Amino acid sequence: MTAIHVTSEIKPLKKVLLHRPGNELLNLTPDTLERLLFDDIPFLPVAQAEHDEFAGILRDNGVEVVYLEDLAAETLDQDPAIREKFLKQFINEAGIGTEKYKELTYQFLDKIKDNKELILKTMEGINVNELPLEARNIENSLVDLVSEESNFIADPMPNLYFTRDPFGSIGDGVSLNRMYSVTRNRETIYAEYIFNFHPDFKGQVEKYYDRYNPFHIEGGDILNLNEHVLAIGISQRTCADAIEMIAKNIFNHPNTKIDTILAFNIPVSRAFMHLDTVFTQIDTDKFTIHPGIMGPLEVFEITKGKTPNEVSVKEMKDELEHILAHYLGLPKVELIQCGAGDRIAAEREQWNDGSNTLCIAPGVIVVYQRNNITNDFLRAKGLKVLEMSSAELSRGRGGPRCMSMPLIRED
Ligand SMILES: NC(=[NH2+])NCCC[C@H](N)C(=O)O
Repeated sequence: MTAIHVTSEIKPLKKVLLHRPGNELLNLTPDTLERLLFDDIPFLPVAQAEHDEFAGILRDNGVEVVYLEDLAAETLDQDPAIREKFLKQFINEAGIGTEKYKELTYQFLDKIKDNKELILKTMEGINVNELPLEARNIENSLVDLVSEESNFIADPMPNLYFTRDPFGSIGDGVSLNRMYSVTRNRETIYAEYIFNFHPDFKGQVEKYYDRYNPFHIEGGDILNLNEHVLAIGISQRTCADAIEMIAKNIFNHPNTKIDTILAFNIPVSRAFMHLDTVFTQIDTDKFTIHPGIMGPLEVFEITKGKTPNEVSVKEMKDELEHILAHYLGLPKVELIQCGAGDRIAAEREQWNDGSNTLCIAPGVIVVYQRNNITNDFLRAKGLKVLEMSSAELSRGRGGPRCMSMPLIRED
């Protein structure tokens, strides 16, 4: 069985990776929102109900849903040595300063015998108060005496429900990403362990990029246009150096069919953090687009260079429609504007991920219900629009595409 197979954004989705938001959202506070990349605090029970509705829509449409937390727990179940290695690495990457606290955190986590519970705890974050007070011996430590009791020893990872970003499926492989922010860099550890040690993935997934590389790239910027062409956003989250590096890795790889990468240079802003916040494919010849990027957008074509260490780059001067039609081999494509051409509706709905659709078959998309202007417009254009509730999940600034990582799509 194939572990990963994704050569498009629209072909029937067969298997997808989600993460059900958990207690990590309860550990968001006004002081940490900015650092943890949230704009408000979601109400957890409603966020979970909305997420279950999302998973339900996918299952009702024939998609197998697997959860990050389950795969990660099954990975640790393989061997106590893997569990130990994971715990040590988690602690090292959590930014815990002193040896004493590393040791106490290890003992605290190692007491959790059930691996699913352990994984969820690593995601949730660890408050200093959870460690036994006697062992902390606070009178003898300057660090303790000046620390606040509300301090996190290990921060929560509230962005985990955006499974689109820590890695990106490309063909039969992945880009295991180095993330832009400190908080999100910790998330990729789960994927690393799953790809290295989970029996369904181990030895079966090509790695085109690694989390230890120096340049940042995130899955929300990676779009599979077809088996030969990949689009990657140059954005707040993905830098040009990373795109050059992954391009060389892909072009020099013996088993990939990708020969062209289109780099889409989009303005750097919080609202447009990834390419998929302003642009997604929804049908063979249709895309959603936020009108706000249509002026500033630049597109570059990257192909194999003269030597394995080089790539060849050229700027595409044509209209976006023509560029896309050319690479997809179609007479024309349609760009459908978020907000149905109304500038205020476009900005409001883009902010709540109106252009961030998950396409589960050509012309069939999952969207946030709250973006009613865009959704009605998409219906009028002939798309089958499956709406999901979105009052709480949208506070994390990501929509149905960000909340899902396709593992298998039909060819
Ligand atoms: N692919 C996406 N657009 N993901 C959205 C991620 C949102 C998340 N709060 C972040 O800032 O990282």
